[in-house]
Amino acid sequence: MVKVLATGTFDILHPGHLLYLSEAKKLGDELYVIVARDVNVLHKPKPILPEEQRLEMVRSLRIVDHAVLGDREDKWKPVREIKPDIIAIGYDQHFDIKELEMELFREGLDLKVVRIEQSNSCPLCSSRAIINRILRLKGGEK
Ligand SMILES: Cc1cc2nc3c(=O)[nH]c(=O)nc-3n(C[C@H](O)[C@H](O)[C@H](O)COP(=O)(O)O)c2cc1C
Ligand SMILES: Nc1ncnc2c1ncn2[C@@H]1O[C@H](COP(=O)(O)OP(=O)(O)OP(=O)(O)O)[C@@H](O)[C@H]1O
Repeated sequence: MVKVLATGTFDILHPGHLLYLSEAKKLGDELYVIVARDVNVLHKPKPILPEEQRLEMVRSLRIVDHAVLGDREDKWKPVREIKPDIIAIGYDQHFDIKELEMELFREGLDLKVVRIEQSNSCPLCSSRAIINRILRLKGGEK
């Protein structure tokens, strides 16, 4: 049984999330997902939806076998618990594949890290693009 792990914020689900998760699932048999904690989303604007709601939505997807909230302090903790064979990183997620693999190896986790390519063009496959569109249509600021 090959376990694949995907990670992300998953704020306001959209088809880009499905493309990423379905490509990740194809790499193995079981798909695990770690949903980022609100306090750890520092690389982009704070999520609109609270972490419990983001988790509930991801967990409800048919292709997802197990979804959990990440740890607040130790991001390797859930990885140690899940023990995945492969970690799938989204095409625009801010990780260097080789560096991440080495960091995990130093943590005692010998696994493969794979980058998922962008599947096709999808203009609203980004939470920020959706939020900006709503703001534009409703007369708010970008
Ligand atoms: C292997 C791995 C483990 C992670 N573990 C956690 C964690 O325990 N807690 C957390 O808040 N974020 C964790 N993250 C980070 C988030 O899920 C992160 O937001 C995401 O990978 C970056 O994608 P995004 O651009 O969708 O936020 C982890 C990421 C990776 C790659
Ligand atoms: N066309 C696509 N093909 C494959 N993966 C995609 C596609 N569009 C989006 N994704 C992936 O879906 C995931 C979206 O998750 P994430 O939680 O980062 O939201 P986001 O909508 O990209 O957020 P933001 O717009 O705030 O950066 C990313 O990992 C991204 O790589």
